Order: sequence, then C-alpha cells, then structure tokens
Amino acid sequence: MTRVHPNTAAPFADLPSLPACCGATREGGVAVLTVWRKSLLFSCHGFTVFDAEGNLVFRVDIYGSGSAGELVLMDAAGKPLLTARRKKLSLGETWLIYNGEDADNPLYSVKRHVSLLHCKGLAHVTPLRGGSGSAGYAVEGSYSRRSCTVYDERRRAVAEIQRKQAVGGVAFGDDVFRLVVQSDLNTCLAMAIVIVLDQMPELASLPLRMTLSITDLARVLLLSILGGEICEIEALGDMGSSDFSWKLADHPKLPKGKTVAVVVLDGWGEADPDQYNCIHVAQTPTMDSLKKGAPERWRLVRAHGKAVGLPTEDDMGNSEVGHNALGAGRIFAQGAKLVDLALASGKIFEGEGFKYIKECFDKGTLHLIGLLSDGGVHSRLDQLQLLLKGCSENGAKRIRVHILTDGRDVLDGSSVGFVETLENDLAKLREKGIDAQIASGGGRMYVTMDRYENDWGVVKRGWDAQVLGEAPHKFRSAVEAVKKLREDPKANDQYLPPFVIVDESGKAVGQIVDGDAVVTFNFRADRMVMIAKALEYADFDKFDRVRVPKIRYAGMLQYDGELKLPNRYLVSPPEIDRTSGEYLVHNGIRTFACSETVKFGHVTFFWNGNRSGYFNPSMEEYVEIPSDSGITFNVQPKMKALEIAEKARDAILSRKFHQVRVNLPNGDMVGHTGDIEATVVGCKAADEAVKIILDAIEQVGGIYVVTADHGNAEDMVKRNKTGQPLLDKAGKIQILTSHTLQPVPIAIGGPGLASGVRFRKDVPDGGLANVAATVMNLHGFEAPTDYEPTLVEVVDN
Ligand SMILES: O=C(O)[C@@H](CO)OP(=O)(O)O
Repeated sequence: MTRVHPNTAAPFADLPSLPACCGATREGGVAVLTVWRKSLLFSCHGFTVFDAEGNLVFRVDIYGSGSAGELVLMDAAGKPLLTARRKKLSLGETWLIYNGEDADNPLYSVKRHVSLLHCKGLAHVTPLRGGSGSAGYAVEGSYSRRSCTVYDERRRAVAEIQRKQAVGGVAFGDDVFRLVVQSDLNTCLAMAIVIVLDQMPELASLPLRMTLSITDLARVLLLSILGGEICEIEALGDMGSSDFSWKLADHPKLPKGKTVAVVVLDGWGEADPDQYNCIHVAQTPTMDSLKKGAPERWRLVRAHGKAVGLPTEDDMGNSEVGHNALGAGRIFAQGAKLVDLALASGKIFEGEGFKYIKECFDKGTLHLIGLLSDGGVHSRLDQLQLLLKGCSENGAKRIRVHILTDGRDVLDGSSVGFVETLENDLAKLREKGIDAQIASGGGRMYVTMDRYENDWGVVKRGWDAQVLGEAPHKFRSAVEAVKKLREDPKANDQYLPPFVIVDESGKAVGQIVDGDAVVTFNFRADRMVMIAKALEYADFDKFDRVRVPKIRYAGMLQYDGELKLPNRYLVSPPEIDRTSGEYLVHNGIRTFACSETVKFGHVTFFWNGNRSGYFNPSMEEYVEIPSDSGITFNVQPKMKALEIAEKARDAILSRKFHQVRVNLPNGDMVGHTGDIEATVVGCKAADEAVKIILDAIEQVGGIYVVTADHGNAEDMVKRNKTGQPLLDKAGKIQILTSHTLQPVPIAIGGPGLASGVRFRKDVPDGGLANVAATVMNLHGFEAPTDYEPTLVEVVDN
C-alpha cells in the first residue's frame, strides 16, 4: 500500500507526515481524500477525513457550536498534527498554522484574500519559518461551491477541493467533498487549509447557499460583502438544483423492470477443500454449478477487515458489517473502529454519554454488561480494559462487571482465560481503592444476548442475575464459576447457565439498584437491542422485570438509530445513510425481504444501515419466519431454509416485486455450534434453497445475485501457520466455531441478465461494499458516484 504522502521532500521538513497505515493513495502519489464535514463525536462538529480505501486519515473535533478560534488537526488515533489559530487583532482574517499543538513559532499563515477586484483569490498561504524548502501557496476558486485550487509559486495546481458529483451532475450536498492533493503539497497542510477556509465565514457554505433564492439586488449587496467570491455568485445562480436528490440515473445499457433475487448465504466463505470445509463436503450442486458454469459471472469478494470497515486485516467479517456493506455500498468505519478511536483519543470520556453516567459515580455503582472476549465481533476485552481504566480515573468508586462468556467468536473454553485476565485487572483496581468485582455471568447464547426478539427468556435470565442478583448458580468468584460450570460434559462457553457472585453471607455482590449507572459495552447492535429495551423502556411487557431500578444507562453505541435506543451512548455509531435500499425505493423498486428470526434483521435492519422499519411500507414487504427457539441449531441444521426459499419463490412468481432479498442462515448458525456433521447438513439445505429461488427466477425471466456476508462453514478447525489443523493439549482437533477471514463468492446470472454482462477485471480487490452498485446496475440504474464501484461491465457481443 502506498502512503498518502511520505514527506521525504525538503519542503515539508517542518510539517508532520502521516503514518503509513493511514493513507492509501492512487498510483502516482496523488492523495484522494473524502472530507466529511462532521465530527465522529456526537457532541461536536468538525471533520472526518477518509482516504481512498476508507481508512480514517484525519479528524477535527470542535466542541460547542459556532466558529472556533482554534482547531486541531489530528490523525486517526487522535494525535495532534497541526493546530490552526485565528490571529487576534489582525486586519482581515488571518490564521496561523502550528506544528502539533505548539503555542509559538508558527509554520504558516493563511490570510483571506481581501481584494474585491480579483474574482478568484480566496487566500494566501505564506511560510513563516523561511528556509530553502519553504513555499507559499495561493488558493483560488470557491470554497462554498467546493471548487477551488491551491497553486504553488510556480502556478502549479498542487491541490483541489472538488464536489462529489452524483450521476447526472446533481450534487449531493456540501458536507461531503473531495480533497485531491498532489505529491508536491504536504497532505496535512492541505487539510489544514481546508479547515481554515471553512472557518472563514464569508467563504463557508451556508450564507452562499442562501443566495440561490435571493433577488438580483440582494446579490449585488452580497457581492460587495463577499469580495473574493464575486465570480461565483452568477454561477451559483444557475445551480438551483444543487440540493441532494434521490433520483438515480438510468444505466446506459441495462434495462429496468427485471426481477432481481439477492441471496445472501450467511457464513459461506471460499476455502481450500478438505474434510473440515463443510461446504466442500456437503452436496451443493447449485452453488457448484454457479462456480463452474460461468467463470465470467462468478468471483470472490472480500468480506473481512478493512473492506468492511473493521480496524485491521486480522478482523474476521461478521453479519453486521457484512450486511451494512452489502446494503450501503460504501465502507463505513464500524463500531469496533469508532470505539478504538474514541478510547485512544480519550474523547469517549468527554462526551455527553459519559458525563451522563458519571453523575452516578459519587454515590452509585457503575455496572458494565457485555461479552467478555477478544472476538471483536460484538465487543473486545481491550476496550473493556480501557473503559475500566477511564471510568476509574474519572471517579468511579464501585464497579461491577456482568460478563457474558463467548466461545462463538473465539475458541470454546477460552472463557476461563478471559475471566482470569479480567479478575487480575479488577484486583489492580482494588489495590487503588476502587471496589471492583465481577458480579454475574452466563453464556452469551443463553443469557442476555438474544436478538430480533427470538427468545425473551434469554434476556430475562440476564435481568434476573444482573439486576435482581438471582441465578440458579452462586459462586464466590467468577473463575470458580466458569471452571465449575464447564465441568458438565455438555457445557460450553456459549451456553453457560447464569450465575451470580455472592459474598460470605450469600448475598449477591452486584445487584443493580436505584442511583446506579449501567453501560452495555458491546459495540454491535443486534444482540444489545433487547437488553437496551429492558433497561430503558418504562412501558415494557416482554417479561416481568419485578423491580425496575432508577438508573442512568448508556450503550457503548446507540444500537438502533430509528428507535434512538438507547437514548444515551458513549460513542456515536457509524451514520450509515443513503443505503441502496432507500435509493431503490425512491426509484420505484418494490422490495421483498425475508429470513428467519435469527437473521431477519440482517436483510432489513443491517441492510438498511442499522435502521428498523420500512422506508416506504407501500413499496416494501419484510417477512420474518419464526426461528426455532430454545435449541442449538445443530439439532435442526436445516433450519428454515426451505421456508425462506418458498416465501422468496412465491414473492418472485407473484411478480409484485423488483427485488427479492433473502438471508439463508445455515452455514453460519450451524457452523457456530462447531458440529461438523450438522453443518454439512445445513450447507446442503442452504444449497437446495438457492435452487428453489433460482428456478423461480428462471420462470419469470429474472436475474440472480448469490453471495455471502462472511466466512464460517468453509473452515471448522483452528489451523497453524502452515494451514494444518491445530491440536489441543489432549491431542484433539481444535474446533473453530467462529467466522473466518476468507473471501466469499458472488455469482450473477438468470435469463434476464443481458448477454454482455460480466464481472470486471479491474476491481480485483472488490469487497462486499461493491455489491450495492452492482445490484443497482442490474435494476437498470447507475449507482451514486460515491458508492464503491460496480463489479459488472457490459461488453458488446
Ligand atoms: O451470532 C452472532 O452474533 C455473530 C457471531 O458473534 O454471528 P453473525 O455475525 O453471523 O450474526
């Protein structure tokens, strides 16, 4: 990966360079950044800047409202790179740029151009330290129109601010734009210039956007006030439609009106064939024929790590990020990454959510509830550790942790190690005088972490232990609890029964009572929504809560943006907007979505950017088939695949819908049980379901897109570096219950697919986020320009 701008050249000697990990560029050293005029912190405004690969590169967080006199440009981890300060008592508007957070010896001044005669000049950037490499720059054009150029002293264009254009020339707003920086300009300085331009009220967007509707007389008045923007006013007058539009441009070659089936096989990756690859072992003639039958219409896409907005390439994919990417067509920094950033910068402890719970620290107990592992799908141990540290440093005196053991995103049996680590951390806090203990626990699939209201009994078990301090098992320590409960030969981490920790008198050490604060520390939404409802809703009838303590509750993130649940949260969730589902509905696409309960929200809630409900109920129908509850899915590995396929078939044959979207859960849900035989049965059932859907598509002359959200069933063992299965101490194969890092297949076809359509060869790194534009094309539309590129092209036969 190329760096954004390795600052090896002399002119940048005084300026900070970006860490290599922060910046991918296009070939040739040109940095193409997407600037979002929005802070990652919900209480702030500012900027969030991504590189061409979706990596966060810069941030600016401005507290309070209005214009700031000082702005700090930070890298992704919150390290200050440059500080811009408005120069006091200066004639005209001048800002000074300092290295890091230095208070003196500025590097550059940025002065607004004042001449009314020069139409294009916006600002001058002047080096203040001299030296051989120092260079000045002139900024020209219109910042308000997001169209300006930075010239060096030889009049070479070294950076440009450009609008992001949607198809047809319709811009989608002022708050997202491009900053293209040539290798002759330091990228940090270029971004500092942007934030300074944004702070110059005469140049910023709002006043100018008002000019679109004012009279010529008023324009003339504005001309004299705005000076440097004179030339742009007339142009703005012609841009009456600069507002965002949902309208998608027609695809130049592909027709509209075809029924498109979008099939997501959950947990279905591509891996080398062997006996632990359940997809290989299972009879999957339909999926095999897609792979072998049409090589130009079958390929692999990335489904893990940065391709889906996760912090590193070591992060396995999961359904939340996978379906978010599939539906949204862009890569958003996901919860795991956002929490990392907020913790690294310490901003998590400055936000409104934290201030809200902190009110209880003096007299009450802080309860932290969540999944205890380093799986990184729902939560991470290192984040919990930083949260504990920050809370204790911010005044928490009594802390109780309510743990949920994993064994699904990590190896079964690993819970003991995680509990020991946490116990050590809490012991260290106790040495510092903080009364910190584990208070209760239970396996994630049996206690608390149900989803999509499949089984409220799961949440109730958690409520009883965490809030009421009641559970069938009582122990003096959590390590003892987990070890003892695992002695049952049928026990595993995912399904450990609930337990509470008691004191010498047998009393639970950590009931939740009036005046306490509660934080659910999972960042992922689906399995936190139900407990959030139980903790937050006054009106609640899903089970008898017995006692409803008056607490201050915050989620690590807000788990449901539509329900605003919970109301308080520590880190703002990714704002996944303008999803393909919403665009398509606005463009007349009637949609049917279906899965069984345990995956229903994947093709609705996650697909639509963590938003519950319909965009337009008259255009959409979402059907949920009740999942079996109270069982592990190796008992019924066929799950409801057949029923889902039949519903999809009926929807296709009804010809009422343009898009029929389903999730087939078997590879994942059965794969998570670690039962290889059952997973093979599940994969076969999923393949049969695909066939039913493809047959229906054949009958209506439609198109299919078959893909997956992440890997799971294709590899059921933990492996060493050479790919050989790892053995445990007893010489047994270590079963892998978790997702994988494998890519997933995507296949397109069907009688409705125009004959020249095939996968492009120039998107070799394509990932799940490229699928949305692909599907939009197959519906006959161009995708918005900021979507990840389509995977298909149409060649003339
Ligand atoms: O079951 C879950 O919660 C996760 C694994 O933790 O799986 P998926 O991402 O496939 O929903």
